[in-house]
Amino acid sequence: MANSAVKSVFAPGLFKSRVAIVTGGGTGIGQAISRELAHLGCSVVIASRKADRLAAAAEKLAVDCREGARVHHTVCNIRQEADVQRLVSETLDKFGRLDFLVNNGGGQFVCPASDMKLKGWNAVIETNLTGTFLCIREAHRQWMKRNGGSIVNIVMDAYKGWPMFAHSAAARSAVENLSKTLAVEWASDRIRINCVAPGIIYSETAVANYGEQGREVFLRSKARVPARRFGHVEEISAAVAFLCSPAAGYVTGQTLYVDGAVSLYRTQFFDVPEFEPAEGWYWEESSKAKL
Ligand SMILES: CCC/C=C/C(=O)SCCNC(=O)CCNC(=O)[C@H](O)C(C)(C)COP(=O)([O-])OP(=O)([O-])OC[C@H]1O[C@@H](n2cnc3c(N)ncnc32)[C@H](O)[C@@H]1OP(=O)([O-])[O-]
Ligand SMILES: NC(=O)C1=CN([C@@H]2O[C@H](COP(=O)(O)OP(=O)(O)OC[C@H]3O[C@@H](n4cnc5c(N)ncnc54)[C@H](OP(=O)(O)O)[C@@H]3O)[C@@H](O)[C@H]2O)C=CC1
Repeated sequence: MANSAVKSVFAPGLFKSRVAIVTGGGTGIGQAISRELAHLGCSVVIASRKADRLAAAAEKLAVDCREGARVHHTVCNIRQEADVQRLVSETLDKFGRLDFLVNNGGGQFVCPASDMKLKGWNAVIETNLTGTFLCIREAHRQWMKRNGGSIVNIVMDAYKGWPMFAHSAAARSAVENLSKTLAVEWASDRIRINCVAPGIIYSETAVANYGEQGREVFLRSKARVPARRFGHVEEISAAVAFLCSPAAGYVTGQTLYVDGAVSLYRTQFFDVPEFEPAEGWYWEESSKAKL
């Protein structure tokens, strides 16, 4: 057996005979999640838009498979309903079941809200919110409604908003809310649904997505992380493995922040610019601050 670099804190064979779909499983965080699941015995279907990246990742993943796990890759744009329907049916044809759905595929671009074109807004909402919904709905319709399962949505630290990421922050908060709704609506189907909110997680593809701005965006963000470092993709994958595992059997409708406390501090790389503040409301001159 070829050597795999994957190390997991979870028991070998934990997910033996299980099957997962990981969207965006060919790169960054999604690749780490797929590798750890495969290492724990889970067959994994990785799906995204770019065939070449998927094929390269599938080759790598094959080395990580343990306990009879297998890997399949398929092109799927989660914004396309027909693609998503096929992704789930292809998974069931290939592996006969679907235990875990990890909605990791997504992203955004940096842009002031008032400069955003409708096309750009729609691209981000359709990717992160509608695409996630389509995957969840299809997994439920085709398998989980009758058989249960665990769904994990990768979101972002959005509860304080995120200037310059208005589209994505709105979409991710909506996904968190959707997860709360479905945790209750589908509890009787024995489905658990949770979110993981990564902080600032380094990967080459994540940085490259922002082009020339990428380095600066990541470095400025890192400077605001109380833990004073980037997160590792493996730290997100471990959280996903926990949420899929029986140890999280009573956890549903929750968001797990894996972020070195950045969400409690100053998540954004944005600084409020200098400006002349408003006068404010007071009727006693003495109320006006003298400091
Ligand atoms: C910072 C630390 C935290 C990290 C968080 C992470 O998530 S890291 C992970 C990061 N990884 C990822 O984010 C990976 C996935 N991300 C993506 O694939 C893209 O960011 C996407 C979500 C926009 C989808 O793209 P797509 O292929 O569907 O579409 P498209 O390219 O054809 O654009 C459609 C429209 O969007 C608009 N627009 C686009 N770019 C800009 C811009 N720079 N400026 C302004 N606007 C922009 C524009 O209107 C464009 O249409 P137009 O006007 O040109 O005709
Ligand atoms: N890195 C970080 O600091 C943070 C990341 N996140 C989120 O975590 C997730 C993974 O990001 P990360 O690994 O860092 O970055 P990547 O850019 O490496 O991953 C994004 C993945 O999403 C896939 N994807 C994008 N759009 C679609 C689509 N329409 N259909 C199917 N797949 C799609 C991409 O594949 P392809 O291009 O082949 O379609 C790619 O594999 C994303 O949702 C990201 O926004 C959240 C907070 C922080």
